[in-house]
Amino acid sequence: MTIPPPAMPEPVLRPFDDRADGPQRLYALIPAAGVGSRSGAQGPKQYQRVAGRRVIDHTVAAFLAVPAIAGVGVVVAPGDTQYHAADERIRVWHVGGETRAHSVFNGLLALSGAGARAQDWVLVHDAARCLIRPADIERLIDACRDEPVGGLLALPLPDTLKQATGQQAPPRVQATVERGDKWLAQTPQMFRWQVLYQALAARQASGFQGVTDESSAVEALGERPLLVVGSSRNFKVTYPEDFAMAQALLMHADAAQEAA
Ligand SMILES: Nc1ccn([C@@H]2O[C@H](COP(=O)(O)OP(=O)(O)OP(=O)(O)O)[C@@H](O)[C@H]2O)c(=O)n1
Ligand SMILES: C[C@](O)(CO)[C@H](O)COP(=O)(O)O
Repeated sequence: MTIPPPAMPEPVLRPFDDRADGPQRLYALIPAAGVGSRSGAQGPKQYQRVAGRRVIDHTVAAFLAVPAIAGVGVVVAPGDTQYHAADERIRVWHVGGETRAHSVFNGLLALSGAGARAQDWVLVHDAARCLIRPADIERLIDACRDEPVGGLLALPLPDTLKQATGQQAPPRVQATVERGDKWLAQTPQMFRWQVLYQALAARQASGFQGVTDESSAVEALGERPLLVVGSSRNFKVTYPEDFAMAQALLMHADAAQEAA
């Protein structure tokens, strides 16, 4: 299924607040304009119900629970009628693009229209990572606040890493790769608005080729984002079996909270 070309952000966007000059703010930007082709679900995976709520509602709730976050911008596909802001701090922008990077770029423009400034922080987080916890978000914020450009949650590789000989089937091992310096990138990825805008704008002409996360675009500017240890539970719901895993973990967390 192809996504229609993105509508540009409306010229006048409802601002998050009527801020005067002040300290840098933190905003969450949630790309939620994908179709979930690998998920096997009927319709986009962010709208599937897991543990009593939709995937995206779990995700947004985690950011709303972080007091330092001034607002949450959600990027959905043009024409998507399934997501509505349920909180004063949420803005919904129908500016999703053909790729995740394109959706994030359009969301950055919308965020600027809603009042974000060059030095403000933007925490980009996949709608599909619905197991993110407020404590993980706060750990990233604490680690990155004094960084020049920002950083991301990531996990040191837990398994032995193999390189395949090529694309042929069945796949065969070419080599075992040293894994001591390899990390799996997660989200949120936290960068200053201006840095991320520059990084993505530089890749716009090539259709954001090879930009699979925010960090990769920032790295191409010559920057070295900070790696902050994330959590294995912060996985991205991608394949059919991931819904059951997410359901089990979220139900377990609810039960543990009730028992406390
Ligand atoms: N054009 C796109 C593609 C993806 N996303 C969002 O980016 C996140 C991570 O992308 P991914 O897991 O690849 O989601 P989908 O593109 O929906 O899944 P698939 O690749 O299986 O189709 C998701 O929250 C998705 O909604 C987006 O905003 N715009
Ligand atoms: C951004 C990301 O979640 C980092 O791991 C990931 O790259 C997005 O997944 P996609 O399948 O490439 O859209």
